[in-house]
Amino acid sequence: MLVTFRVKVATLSRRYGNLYSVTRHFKNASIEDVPEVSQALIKRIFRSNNMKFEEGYTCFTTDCHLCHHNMKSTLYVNKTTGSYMCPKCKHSGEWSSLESLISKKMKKPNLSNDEILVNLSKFEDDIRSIQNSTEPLSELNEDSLHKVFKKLKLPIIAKSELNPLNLRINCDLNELYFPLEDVNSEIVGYKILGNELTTKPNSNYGGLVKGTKPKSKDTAILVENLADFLVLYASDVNATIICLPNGTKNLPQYYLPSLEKYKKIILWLGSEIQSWNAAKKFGRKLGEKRCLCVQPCAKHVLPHLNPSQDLKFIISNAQSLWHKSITNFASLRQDVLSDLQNIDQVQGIRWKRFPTLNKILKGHRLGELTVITGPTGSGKTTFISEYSLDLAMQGVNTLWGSFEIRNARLARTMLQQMVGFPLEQHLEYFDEWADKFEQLPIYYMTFHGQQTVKVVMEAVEHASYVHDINHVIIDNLQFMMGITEEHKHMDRFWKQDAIVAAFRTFATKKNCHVTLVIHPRKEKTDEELTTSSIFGGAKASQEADNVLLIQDKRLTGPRGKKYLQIAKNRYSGDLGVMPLDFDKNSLSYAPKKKKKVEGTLLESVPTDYAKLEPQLLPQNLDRNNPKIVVVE
Ligand SMILES: Nc1ncnc2c1ncn2[C@@H]1O[C@H](COP(=O)(O)OP(=O)(O)OP(=O)(O)O)[C@@H](O)[C@H]1O
Repeated sequence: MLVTFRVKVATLSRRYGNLYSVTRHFKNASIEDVPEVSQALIKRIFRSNNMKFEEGYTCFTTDCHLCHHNMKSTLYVNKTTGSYMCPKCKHSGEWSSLESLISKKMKKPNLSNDEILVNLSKFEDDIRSIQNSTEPLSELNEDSLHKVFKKLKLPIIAKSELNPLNLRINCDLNELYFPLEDVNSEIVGYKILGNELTTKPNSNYGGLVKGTKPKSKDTAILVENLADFLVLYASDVNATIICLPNGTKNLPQYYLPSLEKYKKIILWLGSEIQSWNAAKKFGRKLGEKRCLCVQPCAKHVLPHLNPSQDLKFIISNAQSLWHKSITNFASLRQDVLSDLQNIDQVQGIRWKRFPTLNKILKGHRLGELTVITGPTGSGKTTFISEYSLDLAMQGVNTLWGSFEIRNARLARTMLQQMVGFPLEQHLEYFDEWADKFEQLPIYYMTFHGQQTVKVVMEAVEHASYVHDINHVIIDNLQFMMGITEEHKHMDRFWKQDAIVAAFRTFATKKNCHVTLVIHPRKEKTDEELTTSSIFGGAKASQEADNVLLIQDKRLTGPRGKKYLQIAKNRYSGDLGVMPLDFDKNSLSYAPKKKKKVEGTLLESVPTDYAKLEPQLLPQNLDRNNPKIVVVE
């Protein structure tokens, strides 16, 4: 039997790198590409077609009519995006194709252009070939097993504890294979731990590394790495232990069906700000009411760092992520304590390139709104590009809405800022750096020119859910003001206020940082900008947590400097200025002159010096001893 199934374009874009994924997803910036879907719409379509369905935490489930008649199964339909998948026949796709399948009574799969056919038997062959080239770990003796675990830096676990996990090992004994189970507990691939961590076959079937204890089927504990997974699995904790597919980076929607059956989910991720933010973000995606979180605190560490700590006690103290509309200090007390214990983390992610910004703003925090303005051509885009690149290089999932300049030009600027020298003069380095750049979690909307705020907000909400976006940049807001349907009777000030309010709500509700570039009002060039120079009513500066002004003194005098003024800072109240010395070669505003710091490489220019030709090396860098920065 030859059953065919589809792999979404998203899979391809993941394979070819993140850079193009939203660009591809929102192909040609057409509105139709962002599914117009809501829970009410999905239910209405089901009901009007007499389809029985059940509502779960994250998905609707209904019978899969795409399956071959003798392999009936459940179809999972994501409640937010409408994307569907059947674990049995492996059909998957976007809501629009499901809707048209339903209207045709699901008689035959509707293959659209953005989907490709893959042969199910090829998938089965892939699994078989992995199994043929490896052997069950249970066949190793205890001694060899311990050696393998030591080499792979895994905690030592007794062989008897490991046997139910059905791990496999390659013949060179340097790669450990963890089975990936889908929603029906069928093996759909392997997570392979060797020199690096890979997954085979590369697929979207929602397979997770899972270890189920016989007694507890309703509770799952999600961890970010295999070492934590093994420690918790071997402990006396009574729950299904699950390793997140991409750690704290993101939780793609294909994995949600596999987590649907758990009434209680406990997230135990790291104590860094990103892990903590990821726990909260994933909790919201999984349904906050069933999620608890092991909060970072000084009293405990991740399971593999101290397997002998009281794991059961720590887990029993996990806090609910669900916040009631009305609360009192007693229920906030633990959150306040946790904030105080982790004050560094609460302050946000620090820029590597802008120490002055760290001093004043303390860091980049989720849920905040930043507004930046500056005279035309003063470098707003160039600065925001570097400021967001810095964060993306630290793992912040970033979505760019560049309405003014083409995405290719923006990406080129960012690439040059990452590399630190003009690539057009050294094309031989292009592939190497482009490969590195592709690994960054940066997505671009393909909108260009005037857009309605509704269309942009839909795209932002969609990407925020699908790609776990933590930072949205809109450059610039004025491009949403030309055709704002629902506000066409308003004047431009009111229109802008409505758009700012929409982004403010989004930032707070989705705990995502939004940076808005807004042009200033027309002012005399010799006058400094102030918060009231931002175009529009007072809404933008009132709603913003941070207001950044580019002051360009070069316009008023030949020796005038350019600097960034932090004119509002809701978090700490500190205000101040950061000089913006521009380096044309690297398109960078990062400060270059640094004091001698033993043992630290120039932090502000993250270039791979070892690979650069002598003429490209910064003058003050001692190549023979690159760890020491020589001061001029
Ligand atoms: N300090 C600077 N000195 C010289 N050139 C600069 C400086 N800052 C930016 N540039 C260059 O000026 C050009 C315009 O910069 P950019 O597009 O970032 O400005 P902008 O403020 O976003 O412009 P607009 O008002 O049109 O949106 C770019 O080519 C950039 O490389």
